[in-house]
Amino acid sequence: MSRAGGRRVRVYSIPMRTRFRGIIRRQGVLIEGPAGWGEFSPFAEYGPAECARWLAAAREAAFDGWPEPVRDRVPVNATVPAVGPERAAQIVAASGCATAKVKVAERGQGEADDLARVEAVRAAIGPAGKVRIDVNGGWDVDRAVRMIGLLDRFALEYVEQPCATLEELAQVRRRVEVPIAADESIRRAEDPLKVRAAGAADIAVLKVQPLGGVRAALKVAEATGLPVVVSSAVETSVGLAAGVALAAALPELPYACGLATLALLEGDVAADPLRPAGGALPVRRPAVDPAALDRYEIDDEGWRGRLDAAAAHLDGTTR
Ligand SMILES: O=C(O)CCC(=O)c1ccccc1C(=O)O
Ligand SMILES: [Mg+2]
Repeated sequence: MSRAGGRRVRVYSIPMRTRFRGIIRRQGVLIEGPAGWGEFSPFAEYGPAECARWLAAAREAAFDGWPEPVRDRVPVNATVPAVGPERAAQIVAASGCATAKVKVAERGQGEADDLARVEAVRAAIGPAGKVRIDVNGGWDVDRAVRMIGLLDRFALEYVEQPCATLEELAQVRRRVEVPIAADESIRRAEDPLKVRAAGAADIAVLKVQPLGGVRAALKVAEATGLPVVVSSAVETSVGLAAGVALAAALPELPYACGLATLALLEGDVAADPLRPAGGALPVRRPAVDPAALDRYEIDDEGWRGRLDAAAAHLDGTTR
């Protein structure tokens, strides 16, 4: 058993409704502590050093709890995977959200797919809605400038991570009017200063687990000196609650957050899941439902091993 102890460490595996980031089942570990449940769900390609931060976030949730909220609801965006235009429109309509984030530049697809998807999302959300795109670093500078020019026909709110490097982001930012958001470029405590120095972004996308918890993410938010969009790592209600806690504690929250991702999963571990109503999430921490957890629990030594490796790294580096 892992050092977090016995049945209080539970491994879950929930099918995705639509493939996202190449993933068809979302898996992770839920840890119960005196403050509540925490989620440890690093993606498969991450090693122990990176996973240590995801574990720090889970421990904060389970053992420390979170800072006081300054608001009681968090506006959220619908997340639209790289699906066809009809499905994209359905996802937006079903979400009830006034903002949508559309994935573009999916491997194996072409520019026409992106144009058709963004067009369908703009039509579904209406002229008063907001449409942002997420490129996940998939374009070079020239392609980014050209594609942003084409897609801005549908009035883009901002473009998330159009290119992979800070230098490329800065170049794109100088050549287009649409604001640029940095996501993958902000994963460690030292990254905000680099983003600032490079002039690479107008907006910072922050995720609680990769940054090591709500308090760590609040410090990163302050260091970026940029408006923040809190986003999920596609988590159960347990992980989403930490994102909600971060969004609720930020002094300013000018943009809708990417925390409506439960719609991407076939189910959840909470009795009353964190799904948006009226385009926003309530600031609360759903209770884990034992029956729901039983339904998705798997016995997986691999996950227990990852948890132990992350714990060894975290305890070895912070002591
Ligand atoms: O921001 C959102 O709307 C949802 C979260 C999201 O897109 C995401 C979720 C998991 C991993 C990466 C990303 C991403 O922003 O690229
Ligand atoms: Mg992103």
